[in-house]
Amino acid sequence: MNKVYLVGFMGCGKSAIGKRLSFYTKLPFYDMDHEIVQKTGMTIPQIFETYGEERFRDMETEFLQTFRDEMCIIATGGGVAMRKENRKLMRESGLVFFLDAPFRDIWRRIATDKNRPIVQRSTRSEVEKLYQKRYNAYKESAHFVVLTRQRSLSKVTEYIAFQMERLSGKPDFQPGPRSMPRSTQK
Ligand SMILES: Nc1ncnc2c1ncn2[C@@H]1O[C@H](COP(=O)(O)OP(=O)(O)O)[C@@H](O)[C@H]1O
Ligand SMILES: O=C(O)C1=C[C@@H](OP(=O)(O)O)[C@@H](O)[C@H](O)C1
Ligand SMILES: [Mg+2]
Repeated sequence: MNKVYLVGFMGCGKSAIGKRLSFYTKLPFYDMDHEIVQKTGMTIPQIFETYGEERFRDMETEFLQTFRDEMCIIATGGGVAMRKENRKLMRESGLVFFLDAPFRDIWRRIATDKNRPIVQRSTRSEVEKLYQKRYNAYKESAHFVVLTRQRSLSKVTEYIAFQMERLSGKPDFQPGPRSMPRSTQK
């Protein structure tokens, strides 16, 4: 195990918490969206517009398949945990934390964001349906479900750092779901 992945719906805090967690743990931080933007030289809306969503999804999978073997924190994009292949890649190469936020909080944070093409092209109720449709996949991908409701960015960050520290202290800790202590395994 050397990576920590943050998964969850748009606006649950993956990017913001990943950055803070990196500061807290001194591990490097990568935001998948940012990496894809750098590589293509295009914004996320431009990628969706030019190549279509499916090609963007392939780029996400490519990232997971090819990203260097380094101890680090990775904020995924909100769609990453939807592919079974991606869930497997993440679980086999690290610890996966699902940031579980209520839709009401999420919508407040993302409703006016111009950089999320799915939000741009959908109504509130369509985005809520997508949230419900995706929910189980996030859970399935995760070793830990982190309830973020009424918790500040610092609180959530500290909780994840605590779990990382606790697990790295275990002499027999190895990657993958089976190695998780029973009490915390999902
Ligand atoms: N627990 C939280 N408390 C307060 N603000 C939050 C919390 N989680 C996320 N936010 C805020 O919501 C916005 C969207 O978060 P972001 O990290 O971009 O989400 P994601 O990367 O999961 O789409 C940011 O402004 C972030 O600071
Ligand atoms: O949920 C999604 O399908 C997406 C989430 C976005 O990332 P965030 O979850 O960081 O907003 C970004 O990858 C893209 O707009 C698609
Ligand atoms: Mg993000």
